[in-house]
Amino acid sequence: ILPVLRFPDERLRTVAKPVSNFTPELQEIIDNMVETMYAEHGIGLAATQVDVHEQIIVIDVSEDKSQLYVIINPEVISQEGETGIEEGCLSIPDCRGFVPRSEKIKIKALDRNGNPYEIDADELLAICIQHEMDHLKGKLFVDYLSPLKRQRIEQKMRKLTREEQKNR
Ligand SMILES: O=C(O)C[C@@H](Cc1ccccc1)[C@H](O)SCc1ccccc1
Ligand SMILES: [Zn+2]
Repeated sequence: ILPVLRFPDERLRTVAKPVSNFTPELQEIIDNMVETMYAEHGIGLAATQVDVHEQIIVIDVSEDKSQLYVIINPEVISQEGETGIEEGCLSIPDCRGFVPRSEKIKIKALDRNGNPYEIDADELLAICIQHEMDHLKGKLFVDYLSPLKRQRIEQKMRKLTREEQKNR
């Protein structure tokens, strides 16, 4: 299980580079991300969140961990409509904020073996893909909130991190 970077850690603002080599190390990173996502009860995780700055996303919005997507070097083909929910983030624990998203999104990506494929998503999968693709661009859901709300969340996170360090 990998440690998840916590807002406002500046490393979360790093823009991820495309994956160029499909090595055993990459497979190890993917397996560790999947394990971390499930352990933290997330439905998605971007490599940026575990301080790996390559374009790797894992997603599973199913109830029974039966629909794992490994999404490498994603590109948006098309998107339409408008939707949004109160989003959360494993890097911003116990905080929620409404984020406007496209209702449907079609992306092109590579799977864990480097084979190209497409995902035509709607509902929670579409929202999750957009949330994770933002992470790869160093963007967080708090960036869509008002400065006041973002500042409150930043203070809450700093306090949480300080307390955790005291308890060590
Ligand atoms: O930090 C992450 O990227 C994991 C996110 C993914 C996500 C956030 C908002 C909306 C969809 C996906 C979450 O922490 S996973 C936890 C969760 C589960 C269901 C709904 C909202 C948040
Ligand atoms: Zn997130």
